[in-house]
Amino acid sequence: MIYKRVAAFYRRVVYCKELTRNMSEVGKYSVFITRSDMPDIGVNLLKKECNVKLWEKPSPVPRAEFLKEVAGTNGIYCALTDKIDKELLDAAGPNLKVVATISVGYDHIDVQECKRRGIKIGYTPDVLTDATAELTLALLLSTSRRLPEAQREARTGGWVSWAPTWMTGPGLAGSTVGIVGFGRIGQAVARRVKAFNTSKILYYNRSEKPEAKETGAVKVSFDELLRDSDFVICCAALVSETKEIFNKSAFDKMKNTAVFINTSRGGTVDQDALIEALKTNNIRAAGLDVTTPEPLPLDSPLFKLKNCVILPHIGSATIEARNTMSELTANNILTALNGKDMPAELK
Ligand SMILES: O=C(O)[C@H](O)CO
Repeated sequence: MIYKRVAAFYRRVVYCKELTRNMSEVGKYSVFITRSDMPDIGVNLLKKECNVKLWEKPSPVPRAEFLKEVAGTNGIYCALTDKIDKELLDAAGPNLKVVATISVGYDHIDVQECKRRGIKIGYTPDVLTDATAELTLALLLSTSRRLPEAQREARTGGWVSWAPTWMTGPGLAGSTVGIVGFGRIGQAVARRVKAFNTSKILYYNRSEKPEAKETGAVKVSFDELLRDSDFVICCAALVSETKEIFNKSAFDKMKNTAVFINTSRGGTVDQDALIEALKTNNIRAAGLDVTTPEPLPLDSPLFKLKNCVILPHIGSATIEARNTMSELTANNILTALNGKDMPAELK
């Protein structure tokens, strides 16, 4: 008898706990996160306040699954590998309030369509500027001073003796550096290259940037920049005006000693024209952190060229930047869902 009463008591406790849990979850928003390996810091923030569904793998969610998983969700935490277009927004349905990407670039998001539907967009400007500028310099120096090639030689017996002209490349000191796209990252790159005693920094940008005073960077036309620069660095966001801005005509205008660096988006470059320019030594070398497509297929001619250094889109990949990006992405979602000002809303 007493045993039966104790059992009934425990059943009630369990039932009440279950009820409370369900009630507290009724008011919760749901958020879909497109990868299992997003940095914990942001994921945990979301888990405290929302019902979080995580794609189970550390690889981009396949499109068919993505379309299924977002049905009815209130928020999407995505990356630049996830296309957010009309079809996806339709699949999510009318409850979707916010899309937040763990990137500063947003060319994977149909911004107009989100705006039309009143869906807010969050992104991660500022917090990756230093990381991306550092990587741009690393890639610039690796490409001009031929570091991957030199390391290969050292490891494979090509290092026979010190040699006066072997593995030489152009130095930054005294050179002219041209930066295409003079936003946050372009300016941070300018500050860094200045420390290498460059002679001139040129920039090409839609608008004049007062911040250029700090580095003495001079605004010029695109053609002037191509003509005069020893190093041409692309930091421009991918928008309709910059799509394949680096095409055959642009490479033809560059010095044939020029080194081209791209840490923005592969879509700013006509890649076939770049391959041709590198093969024919129309330019000296290229360093690419971004390509079309990504990942770059192993049989791409770019991998066969000695004068091309390729990185797998790691511009913002410092531990600090990725953690802060994750936190900011979560806060963008939480504030948007709670009707507050987002810390980084794409207006
Ligand atoms: O857009 C961005 O944030 C970078 O390309 C990836 O970190």
